[in-house]
Amino acid sequence: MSGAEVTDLSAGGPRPAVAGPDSDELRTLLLSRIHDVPDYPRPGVVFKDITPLLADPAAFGALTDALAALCRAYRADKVVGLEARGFILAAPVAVSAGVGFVPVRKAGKLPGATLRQAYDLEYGTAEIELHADALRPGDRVLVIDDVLATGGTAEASLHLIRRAGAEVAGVAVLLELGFLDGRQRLQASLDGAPLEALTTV
Ligand SMILES: O=P(O)(O)OC[C@H]1O[C@H](OP(=O)(O)OP(=O)(O)O)[C@H](O)[C@@H]1O
Ligand SMILES: Nc1ncnc2[nH]cnc12
Repeated sequence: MSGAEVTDLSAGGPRPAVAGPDSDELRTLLLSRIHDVPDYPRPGVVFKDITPLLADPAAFGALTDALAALCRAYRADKVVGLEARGFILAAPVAVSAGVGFVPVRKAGKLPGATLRQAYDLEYGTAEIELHADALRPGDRVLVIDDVLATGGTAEASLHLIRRAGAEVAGVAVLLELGFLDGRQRLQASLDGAPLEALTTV
């Protein structure tokens, strides 16, 4: 996609495409907009703050374009976003790729009948839920989140998607924390589906 132009409906004109999902230029741009916050939310954790990236329309637009390209490449017909930061990335991707957005939320937030799954975080434990009727057998689902850390959240979401009878088209994250081995933890649950990290540290 390098050198192409992408129609930017929000800013009143085309913007230059930064690059496709697998380019050094894109990686450099994205990493430059993710800031380290030491000892948050607990001593010893370096929190990866994506708010500077979200505040930069060129970087956020390039990220959305790259994730939407993956969505099309994997022939996904639904995008699942993982609360909360995953929502921010997945919603514009769903619109751009022309597919439905489905939220996976922390327990107790969805109003309808749900499927629930417990999981461990880098800094705690949690439960997530999916509306029981949000996905159908035959749906191909791309899971989108900001960070892959231990892989617990993504793994739980894959269980929910399969329990709903849908197919996992892939998992795409903005940033993989390689030292936490989330990719290895996810291998079995991916069951051959691709895991794409646009950047890795
Ligand atoms: O790979 P894991 O170890 O599961 O960690 C990754 C998850 O942790 C963060 O979410 P968090 O639950 O902190 O919440 P937020 O997005 O609501 O801030 C992040 O947005 C991922 O969803
Ligand atoms: N270090 C980290 N920074 C941002 N989000 C995270 N989710 C899990 N670990 C994280």
